[in-house]
Amino acid sequence: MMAKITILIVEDDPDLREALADTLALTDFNYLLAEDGQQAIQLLQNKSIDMVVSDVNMPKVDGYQLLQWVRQHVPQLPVLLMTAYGSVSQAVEAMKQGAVDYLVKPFEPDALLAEIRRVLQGTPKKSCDEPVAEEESSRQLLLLARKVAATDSTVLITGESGTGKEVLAQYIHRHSPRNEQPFVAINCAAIPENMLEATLFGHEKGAFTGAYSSSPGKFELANNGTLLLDEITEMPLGLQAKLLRVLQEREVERVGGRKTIRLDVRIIATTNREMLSYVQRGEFREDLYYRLCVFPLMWQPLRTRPRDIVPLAERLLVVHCRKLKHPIVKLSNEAKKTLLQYTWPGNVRELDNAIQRALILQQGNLIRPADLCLTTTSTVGQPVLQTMAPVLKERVINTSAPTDNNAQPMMAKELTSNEIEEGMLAGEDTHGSGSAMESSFDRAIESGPLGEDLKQREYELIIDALRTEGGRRRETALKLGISPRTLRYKLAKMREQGIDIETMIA
Ligand SMILES: Nc1ncnc2c1ncn2[C@@H]1O[C@H](COP(=O)(O)OP(=O)(O)OP(=O)(O)O)[C@@H](O)[C@H]1O
Repeated sequence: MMAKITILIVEDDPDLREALADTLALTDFNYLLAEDGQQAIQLLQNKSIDMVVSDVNMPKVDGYQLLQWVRQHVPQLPVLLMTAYGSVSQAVEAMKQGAVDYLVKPFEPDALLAEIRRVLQGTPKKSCDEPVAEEESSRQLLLLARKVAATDSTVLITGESGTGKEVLAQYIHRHSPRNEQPFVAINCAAIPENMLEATLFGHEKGAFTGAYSSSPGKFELANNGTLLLDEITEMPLGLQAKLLRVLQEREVERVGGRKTIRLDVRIIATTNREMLSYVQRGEFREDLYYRLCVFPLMWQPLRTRPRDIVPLAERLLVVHCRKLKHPIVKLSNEAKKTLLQYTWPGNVRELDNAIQRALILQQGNLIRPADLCLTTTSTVGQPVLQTMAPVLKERVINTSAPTDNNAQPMMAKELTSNEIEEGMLAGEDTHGSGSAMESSFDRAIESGPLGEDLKQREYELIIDALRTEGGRRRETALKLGISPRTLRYKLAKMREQGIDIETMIA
């Protein structure tokens, strides 16, 4: 089976490219080589490729632009980035944009192969896998999860954004009899609507514009294992009906295909919403809700489980130090106190972000309160912007922040999002031939202080509009002049950055 798997290596350094090819030549994997992102895109349009391993800094089209292209055209294709030590914070950002992981150069050939196998098998990382659970409520939750893990029951995990729902889903899979089989996750909010069906159920070659080759869906990939449907309430109603049918009949048909594929998949769904109110408003099918909510589990918000906070911070420190090949860094007693005093609206994900920032800012392998940047919380994401200024200098482009903070800058960015979601995602390159230059300009803007500022402004406008509209998504989208889908997509991105939207609205 492995013999059919093709890895695309994208690396501009000829020596390293050759070394990577030599590494793969000794395995059962097929491989293709590209010198830069542009060549990679050509290959992706013409060949059947199962995974991309790409350098970040390359001429013409760089690793981030390639990642963006893959996310738009073949969202289910895993992309592993290879990055130098200095650009690790950007690689973390890339992971939020959909890279499956990153490897810090230099790395051993075995580390690359282990990572490729892990990604292709869809298995979570082995180290530091067990969830931290010191608080009594967390222990009870893990106990229940272990019990349900032994069965094939469908599980619905609820809890505020960033509380650890995916971590719990992986825990259930690991402790289930299916643990040798794949664990496959799909975030229903982060996949554009026109790609969601094909991503879930697979498609045949030519089923739609841009379907360059046939591809299995997440259901197929998860066969005999576990499928995590993340943020299930973000699934459009039309697709909910199809999902219900698949769950009832336990079989799937690829888009544009005729063959029926039998399935044996354990389903875990997650949401940070009040699902019943979605059902009452007619936005989520009642029959699907009851099919998913067979065994409900709920994470408490981090602020109500103080005993978890410091152990979580310590775990996250170990994880990130290992990843960055950084000597172990400790928390000072004052930093621990600061962590315990904070209310964590973005839950564990926000704690994770704070620890990553602190690791960059700390000196002497000791984290002090100021390194955590947790002082101001009045504006969405504000603490990061204010205190990260020295760090952001690294990737500054020389431009000043906009003086006019009304809707204008947001509209400019919105156009890009709409192009991405509704044009390019349908398989049309709306940028035309000048796209590389335009998008590298966009990237420069977005990664500079102006881009950060615009992003913050956009977040504020979204939160304000949600507040005015009492949290109603459709009305908010109308008010902002964007499609409900674009709004959902932006909210998913905000949640990924640790913003607790519900708390902000309240
Ligand atoms: N109990 C835990 N032990 C260790 N790490 C955790 C735990 N809970 C959460 N994390 C870490 O916190 C981050 C967020 O967790 P996760 O993605 O599971 O949250 P989530 O509830 O699924 O978020 P969202 O609602 O935004 O999808 C991850 O980096 C995860 O590794």
